[in-house]
Amino acid sequence: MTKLVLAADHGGFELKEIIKKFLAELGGYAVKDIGAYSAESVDYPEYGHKAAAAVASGQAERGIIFCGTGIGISIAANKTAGIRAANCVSEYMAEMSRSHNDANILALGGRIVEPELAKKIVKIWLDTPFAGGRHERRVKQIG
Ligand SMILES: O=C(CO)[C@H](O)[C@H](O)COP(=O)(O)O
Repeated sequence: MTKLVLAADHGGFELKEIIKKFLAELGGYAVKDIGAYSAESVDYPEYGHKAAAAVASGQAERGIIFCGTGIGISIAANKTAGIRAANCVSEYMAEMSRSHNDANILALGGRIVEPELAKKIVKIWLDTPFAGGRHERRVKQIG
């Protein structure tokens, strides 16, 4: 089972719930949802930092995080060493974020990405391996 951490603020809460159900339908994932647990207003940095810590520490292999746009929570997550959070709005971005950037966190905007597209983005992001080669050199340069 691949260990995944999910986190969202209120802007991403609804999409997080949809993706959590989708992951259960897919099977093969041990999902830890670290909140938020309602659509009540909260601050996205807390959730971005917590998800990043779970991935950086190895508690989770990868993370999927959500806010209204996916921007704020990905900025927050990327402050943690070793985290490469990619805010994706297309399947192509999701695929490239894995094969070229070895993204270990996917960010999605609950107010941007429709649920059916979000499911496709999640699936390709989970299924795409890192290509290595020249991309490994570049990812190492990120630090
Ligand atoms: O997308 C976000 C951060 O990038 C947040 O979800 C958004 O800023 C929350 O806004 P509001 O408090 O007006 O609901």
